[in-house]
Amino acid sequence: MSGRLASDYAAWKKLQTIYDTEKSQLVLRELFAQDADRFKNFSEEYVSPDDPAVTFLLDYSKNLITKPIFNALLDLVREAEVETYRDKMFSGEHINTSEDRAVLHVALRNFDEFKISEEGVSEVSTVLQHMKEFTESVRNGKWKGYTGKTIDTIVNIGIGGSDLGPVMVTEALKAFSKRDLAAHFVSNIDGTHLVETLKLCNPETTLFIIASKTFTTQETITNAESARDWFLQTAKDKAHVAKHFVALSTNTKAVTAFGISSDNMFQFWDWVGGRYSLWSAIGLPIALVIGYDNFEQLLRGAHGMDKHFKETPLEKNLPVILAAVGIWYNDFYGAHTQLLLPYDQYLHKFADYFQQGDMESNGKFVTKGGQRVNYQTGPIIWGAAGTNGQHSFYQLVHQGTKLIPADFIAPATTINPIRNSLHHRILLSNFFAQPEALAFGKTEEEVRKEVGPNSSEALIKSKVFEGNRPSNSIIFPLLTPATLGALIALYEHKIFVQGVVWGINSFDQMGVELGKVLAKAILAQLEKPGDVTGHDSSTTGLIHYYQKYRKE
Ligand SMILES: O=P(O)(O)OC[C@H]1O[C@H](O)[C@H](O)[C@@H](O)[C@@H]1O
Repeated sequence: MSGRLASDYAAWKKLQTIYDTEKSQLVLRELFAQDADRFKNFSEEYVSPDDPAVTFLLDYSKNLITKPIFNALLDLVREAEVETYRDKMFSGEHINTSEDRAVLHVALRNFDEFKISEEGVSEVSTVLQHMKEFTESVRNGKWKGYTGKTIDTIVNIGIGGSDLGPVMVTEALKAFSKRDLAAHFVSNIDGTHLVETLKLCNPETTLFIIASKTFTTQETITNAESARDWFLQTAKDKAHVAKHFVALSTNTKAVTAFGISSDNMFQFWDWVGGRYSLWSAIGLPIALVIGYDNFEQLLRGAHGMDKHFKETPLEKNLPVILAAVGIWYNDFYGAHTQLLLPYDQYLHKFADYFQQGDMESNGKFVTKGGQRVNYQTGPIIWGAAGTNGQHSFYQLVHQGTKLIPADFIAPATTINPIRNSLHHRILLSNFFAQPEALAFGKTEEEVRKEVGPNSSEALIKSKVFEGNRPSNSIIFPLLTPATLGALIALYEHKIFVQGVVWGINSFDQMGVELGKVLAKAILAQLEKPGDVTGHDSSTTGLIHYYQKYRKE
């Protein structure tokens, strides 16, 4: 994050030389054959410094690395001053330089342990207390709707970071939820999202949570106004809005202007990035669904990982390890994407969540110092819950022409052990088998033995798996709120480390602005039929086509 070009570092140059000269020797079959202790040498067990029950194993032995390569990657991390920037983040320095802001999601789950002096940090516990009281009054039925009925449905209206985290976590921790409180999430400006959700809601028993850091986001404000109109069609009196609308925001003025009283507003601060905000008031729907105590466990789990990241030497530091091997593929092997593959249905939104987390953070071509990079930055993140992905895109991962590093993630035990955990054993057999198949493949010789002498050459070739496709495996005892917190924080800090090495600002998002500005200009033109000017012929042609069918 120094803003320097990563390719100028001595360690980068060394890695490039290693890659150019040793690439052909980096064959997993051979690396494993040469070192009986490879698993031991390239795996780390995480045990939370706060709670021994929060633990997991990271096996990174199936990567195309040797100890010297791993050490050179750590040298790169050192040379980029990741430790210094990490400490700056934890102390509240304004490392988000383009916006002159601190980056303090770690302060939201700190429980007063690290000393951080930044405006707002001392208010974190007050907001948590407010969230706790509110959550309890909704969950125990004390909070009533305008006709005296108990709230049975919540609708979170937010987008991006004000949607994806709560969606992912409420899905992941569904088993901890209060079953008689239905939770819906409306994000898209497409009216369909709101209309289809409102069909499931009763205005007398629905609580709307308007989640927006800025409280200016077009989608959220438009959806919130439409939800309020829908509510008032039945409730009539604007005074009833107070019982059915709360806001999660940093912008008190805009919240009050919308008609939500500041008593029903849950505050956070500009040092909470949208994609790092599920730990803040933005987590209110999570607390409502799983209960405040479980929400606090989520925060405590993340805090344990924060301590690990802050205090553990680089070679045993899990976020650093994930970041380092990711850089190896992204910048030297030329891999463009990174798969996240949770073998846990509860984590089916994990990759969606980290698409914003990673790609909005590290999808940048300019360093903090304003130079254009001459290397690849953030990877494209994608994935699906296992085993579904196996039946769709794994063919390409196994036999396609691209190198696609993958992280496999699974719980050793399940919350739903049906048929004596038979389902879970089958699931895990796949979780173990896929990285093995990717790494070791199947040689032509092995195929020949299998298919017999009468098979065609073409058939034989089509059954060969080249192997040597890298992966990490993460396995933990059970998906609990605290373990999930640690897992999310692990990836957050991985993103941080990579951003620092690449010299970019992981905490702004200038790249989402241009489209917004153009859409505003076009919207003004769509309001007035026929008046389309100032665009290229393609955009103009598309708008003309639309205008043939335009309806009020
Ligand atoms: O929470 P809001 O202010 O409504 O912002 C919602 C989202 O807006 C934009 O898309 C930003 O790029 C995201 O980072 C942010 O999460």
